[in-house]
Amino acid sequence: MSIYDLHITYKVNLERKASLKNALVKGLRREKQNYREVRAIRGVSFDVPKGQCTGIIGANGAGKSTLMRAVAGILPPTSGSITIDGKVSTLLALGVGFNSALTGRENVMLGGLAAGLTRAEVNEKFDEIADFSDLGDFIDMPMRTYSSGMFSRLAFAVAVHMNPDILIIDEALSAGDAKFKDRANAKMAELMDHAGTMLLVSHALGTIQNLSDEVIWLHKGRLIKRGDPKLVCDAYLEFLKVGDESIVMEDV
Ligand SMILES: Nc1ncnc2c1ncn2[C@@H]1O[C@H](COP(=O)(O)OP(=O)(O)OP(=O)(O)O)[C@@H](O)[C@H]1O
Repeated sequence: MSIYDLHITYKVNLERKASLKNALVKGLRREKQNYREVRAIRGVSFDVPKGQCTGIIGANGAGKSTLMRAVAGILPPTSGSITIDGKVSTLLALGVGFNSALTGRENVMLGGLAAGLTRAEVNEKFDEIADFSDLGDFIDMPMRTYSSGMFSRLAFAVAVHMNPDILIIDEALSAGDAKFKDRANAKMAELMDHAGTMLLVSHALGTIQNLSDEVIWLHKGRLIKRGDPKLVCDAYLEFLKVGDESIVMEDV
């Protein structure tokens, strides 16, 4: 997977009422629309070699989720490119795809079909997914009755059973309890053994250091540092203590 000079800018409409009528009236009066631009990703480039896990860290608003959404294909780049070989599976997309009025069982089918599997393939994997999520009878209950931890357990179970070429895992994972986290970590290690490529976003630096081959630190949309997990996490921790002025941009 390769990301080159990626820029993502959100356009936020600051009108109190963003209606078509307002827009037309403004257009007729030749007034400017009241937009604010948020440059969430600013010229980020990096490669993730096949079979490697790259961890993404950074303070709130650094651009981590935006980057993940772009890799998952949910958000188009404003400029630059994202090149991906194969199938991407993501908790983000699955979480979005789930319909909380439907049961867990029905959502497994929905998620599987959305990930490109056939009905027969999902049926074949169903028992394994249900076992992994460990929801018991809840699997036949509407998902609106799930706790957020149960929701993310099912989303994770579906995502990791799709045999993705690239797996994106974000903070959602931390919603599971300790027992589930152990199982999730073991599953991720197994996936990596099968040469899967992974992007892992987390504020839990311990998890990031354990699983990642390389870590990327983002700050205000820019790539600050990239490399050995321990070195990058240490630099980030130092920055959290000292503040903004300690950042020296790296030429990468
Ligand atoms: N839908 C949106 N519309 C406008 N601005 C957005 C939108 N989503 C995110 N942003 C802005 O983009 C920037 C990056 O946000 P993003 O959610 O990617 O950060 P993050 O690193 O995932 O943060 P956190 O650790 O808090 O989850 C922030 O300034 C945020 O306010």
